[in-house]
Amino acid sequence: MDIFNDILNLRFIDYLDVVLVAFLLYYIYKLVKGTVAINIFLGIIIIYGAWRLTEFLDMNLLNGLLRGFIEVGIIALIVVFQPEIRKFLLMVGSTNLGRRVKFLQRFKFLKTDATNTTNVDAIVAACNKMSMTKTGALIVFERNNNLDFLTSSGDEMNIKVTQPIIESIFFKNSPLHDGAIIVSNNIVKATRVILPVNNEKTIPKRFGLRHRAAIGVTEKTDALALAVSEETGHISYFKDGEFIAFENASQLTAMIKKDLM
Ligand SMILES: Nc1ncnc2c1ncn2[C@@H]1O[C@H](COP(=O)(O)OP(=O)(O)OP(=O)(O)O)[C@@H](O)[C@H]1O
Repeated sequence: MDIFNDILNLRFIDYLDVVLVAFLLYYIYKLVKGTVAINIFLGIIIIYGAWRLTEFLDMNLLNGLLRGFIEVGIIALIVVFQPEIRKFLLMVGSTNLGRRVKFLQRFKFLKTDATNTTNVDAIVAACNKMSMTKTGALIVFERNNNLDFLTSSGDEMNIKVTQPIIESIFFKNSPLHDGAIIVSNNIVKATRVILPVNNEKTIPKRFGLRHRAAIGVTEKTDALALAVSEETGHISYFKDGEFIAFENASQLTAMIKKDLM
């Protein structure tokens, strides 16, 4: 009965607390998924377990050693997880909250833009054409996470998306064809961008760096990616670090439009 009473007595702020912790854990899981960090995390749990066990068994010397290790643990954690902490802070800091919070659109001075105006039809048509000519391509669609931290690795641009523009960027002799392009609200923001690559061994060997980069950027951020294989001409669509299956171009177009909303 006490438990029921406790549940009934929960305040709004307690629910908010639980939701925020769930979000935090989800973001941490997204960051460490498929990285060595998960093994380090397990190592920490094992050391903690060993410390409690030596305490229980009164093994003073070993217990003292492990306690010393755990006491400086927080500093060790910051050092060991430095890249993950950096990415986490980057992710939190680069989320375009304005685009999510639709009511903010009413305040015109905030210049929020909830409707994504990207010409998906033109991009998919360009991919189909490149697929036929086996022209390699990698297109990243920016959503809520700001990708400016990636654009600096390439050339910043400000070109309106059209089918001929996309095709000419990836044309084999074009100086811009290497790397990825980043598209945001129908504008090519950057070309020749180097994306974070996923190193997981579970990805089939036939997929090289282009596809691993598409997986990498879509698992580290909420971006979407389209890749055209130079080897097979096959078009792949990526979301949340996964390949998304589709049957034809019109289904792919509809899916991207829905995901960009
Ligand atoms: N980290 C990266 N970020 C952006 N683009 C990349 C990255 N790594 C590779 N690429 C692009 O992918 C191209 C092809 O790389 P690779 O052949 O390894 O990929 P792949 O997945 O086998 O694709 P394909 O089927 O087209 O050969 C590179 O020339 C480069 O343009």
